Amino acid sequence: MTDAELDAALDRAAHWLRLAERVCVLTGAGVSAESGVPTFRASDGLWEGHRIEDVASPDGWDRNPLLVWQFYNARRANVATVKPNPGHFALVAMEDRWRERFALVTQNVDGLHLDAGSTNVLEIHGSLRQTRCTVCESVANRGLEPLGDAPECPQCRGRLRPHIVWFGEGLPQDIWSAARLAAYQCHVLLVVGTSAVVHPAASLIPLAKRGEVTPAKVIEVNLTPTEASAYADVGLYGPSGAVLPKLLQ
Ligand SMILES: CC(C)NC(=O)[C@H](Cc1c[nH]c2ccccc12)NC(=O)[C@H](CCCC/N=C(/NCCC(=O)O)S[C@H]1O[C@H](COP(=O)(O)OP(=O)(O)OC[C@H]2O[C@@H](n3cnc4c(N)ncnc43)[C@H](O)[C@@H]2O)[C@@H](O)[C@H]1O)NC(=O)OCc1ccccc1
Ligand SMILES: [Zn+2]
Repeated sequence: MTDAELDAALDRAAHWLRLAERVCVLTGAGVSAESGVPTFRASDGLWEGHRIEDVASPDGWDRNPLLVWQFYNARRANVATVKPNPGHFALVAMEDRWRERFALVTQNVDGLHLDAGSTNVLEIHGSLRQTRCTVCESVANRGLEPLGDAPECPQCRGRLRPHIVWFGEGLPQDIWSAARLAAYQCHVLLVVGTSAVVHPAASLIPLAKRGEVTPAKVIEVNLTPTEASAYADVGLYGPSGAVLPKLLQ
């Protein structure tokens, strides 16, 4: 996208944002790429030669829980070395402007939106910083300190698993319902750094187009067009760390 094209697209996007009473944002791995968190596509969906669907799934857990913890401990160690980037901070500034009429729905489990200062964050796929006991179901915040490959529950000594939504598992109902409501009620939906392939997260985009009041304006921010582009009223193609701050000017 040429600078002139990007400027024209930014003007249209900023115009719709100025008119918007309610704003919803859907983010994916791309918003954290400039912080140094590898995206799924960048690794061709592979981790150490394992298809991510294989390690991030109940079957993968039943087959080899140690391998699954090695996968998540590697990602926890990576996230412990990174910081939010200007894309994350631009979304904090947007929340300051729209306050309770703003919702940030993220597929990311890295917790960088919260680190940046966003508050109304809906982590629909869980968080790398939380564990859940497979026996007493207790959920605990563990930060990013190393956990070892077979952490045990401090309450019941049961085996702990990452409190993350794996492929084939349902999303947390309360958080997912809040995300659907935010998409359905928004006037502008910003879709940032996602390939929009994974469901039901991607279904929020057509849902916003069937909006409560009026079909929402969908603004896509990505390096390239994606599955979401068919629903986008405008595409801002460039690194989200550079594009998002421009949206607020
Ligand atoms: C692969 C896909 C086709 N499969 C699915 O969607 C499956 C199956 C399925 C269900 N319904 C369907 C309908 C159609 C087709 C398939 C399905 N969905 C499920 O299994 C879901 C669960 C899905 C959630 C799985 N967990 C994740 N994450 C946590 C784990 C973990 O992280 O380890 S999904 C995970 O992958 C997805 C990766 O996508 P992105 O984040 O978009 O990342 P990606 O790398 O793909 O793209 C990055 C983008 O950024 C861009 N980019 C890069 N750099 C930048 C930059 N600098 N700036 C801007 N953009 C940038 C790139 O261009 C690119 O476009 C995210 O959602 C991420 O959270 N569960 C379920 O259906 O359960 C049933 C059920 C229902 C009720 C009750 C019981 C059971
Ligand atoms: Zn327990």
